Amino acid sequence: MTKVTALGLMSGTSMDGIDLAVIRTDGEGVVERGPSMAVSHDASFRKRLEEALQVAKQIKVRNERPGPLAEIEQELTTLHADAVKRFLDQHGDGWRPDIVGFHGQTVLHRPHEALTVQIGDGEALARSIGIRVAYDMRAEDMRHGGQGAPLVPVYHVALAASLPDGEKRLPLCFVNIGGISNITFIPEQGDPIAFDSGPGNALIDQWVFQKAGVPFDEDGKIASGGQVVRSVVDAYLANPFFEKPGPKSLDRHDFDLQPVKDLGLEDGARTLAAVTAEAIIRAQEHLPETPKLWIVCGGGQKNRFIIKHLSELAESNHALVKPADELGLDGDSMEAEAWAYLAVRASKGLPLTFPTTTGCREPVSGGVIAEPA
Ligand SMILES: Nc1ncnc2c1ncn2[C@@H]1O[C@H](COP(=O)(O)OP(=O)(O)OP(=O)(O)O)[C@@H](O)[C@H]1O
Ligand SMILES: CC(=O)N[C@H]1[C@@H]2OC[C@@H](O2)[C@@H](O)[C@@H]1O[C@H](C)C(=O)O
Repeated sequence: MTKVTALGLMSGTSMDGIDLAVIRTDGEGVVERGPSMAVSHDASFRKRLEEALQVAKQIKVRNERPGPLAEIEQELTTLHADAVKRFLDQHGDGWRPDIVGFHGQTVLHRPHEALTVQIGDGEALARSIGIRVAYDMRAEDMRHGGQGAPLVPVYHVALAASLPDGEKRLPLCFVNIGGISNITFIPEQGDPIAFDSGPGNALIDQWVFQKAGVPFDEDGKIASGGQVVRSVVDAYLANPFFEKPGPKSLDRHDFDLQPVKDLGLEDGARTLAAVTAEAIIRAQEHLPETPKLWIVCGGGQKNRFIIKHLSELAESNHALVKPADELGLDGDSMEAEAWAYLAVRASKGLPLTFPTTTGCREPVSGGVIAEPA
């Protein structure tokens, strides 16, 4: 099978910036991972994205762009084009991509209405960088009855297959702790199972920004001065979302700071870290077996209280928690790599999603391909 060089661009629900990563793959399992880069959004653009999410609540049809949304979409596209150009300046010689996988920014996700909106102009991006772009990867899944998320599981499966036998403790679970957390369960035999598992870092980010004006709780430093307030954790976990089996997916606004609002800064940060960890472990209720290994990726792996709490809970189930990097993977770039992998699969018409990962009626491909000229 011919290998293709693909660059993935991920701007996730944390809205912290753009992750870029390049891979070489045939889209069917063979993956050679290349360099990666992260470009942070400045505070003013984060505010623009917050505004975009508010405005997007009015959208009824997915191509509507009310109020300032069209302008924010252009700004976002330009930021992506600039990021790609910087990436190519640094790595273009050895890793010039044949195709780019462009996630865009999710501004609205309502799976119960079969409505998911990612802003980002794939056609304009392709023209600006002079490379084919695969974009709008979630829509086709929804048209086939799926949640439109998560889409990374097919890449998790490829990565799991590449793990050395000594590290592959099946069944295992990838857990991505981004703005929202999502899991991919990989059994010894049978199909992978995936779904969003609950809040990730988004609530913690909102909390520390509101209370202390900082964008995130670096390494869990704020949480380190606090205590877990059990009643608040229980209030979050009483949400009916946790009772529901997968497939299921979340919008950034599905959880808010209401239950934590009366706590002080540090107790709130520590408590929200516990909520993130406990929500992940509750995913087990909807899995056929208890995972033996949790492979953690996404920015939340750097909050030591999330990891400590998750490790303690996993150990009580005789399971191990390992950062993806300890297994030779790249926990920060995994979603960007996944979008590169999905771009190659989309260009070949291979399925991106499956009934057990999003609830689609049958395996579905997706994405729209934009040519540079
Ligand atoms: N050093 C750190 N200490 C604590 N938290 C961190 C650190 N670095 C990043 N984070 C957290 O990780 C978040 C970014 O994670 P990531 O890039 O995986 O999310 P995302 O891709 O935007 O989200 P999603 O996976 O939901 O789409 C930041 O908003 C922050 O909360
Ligand atoms: C609609 C949407 O953008 N969902 C994101 C979000 O962030 C994490 C989780 O919720 C996951 O379902 C998804 O992103 C990853 C990249 C995915 O599709 O696999």
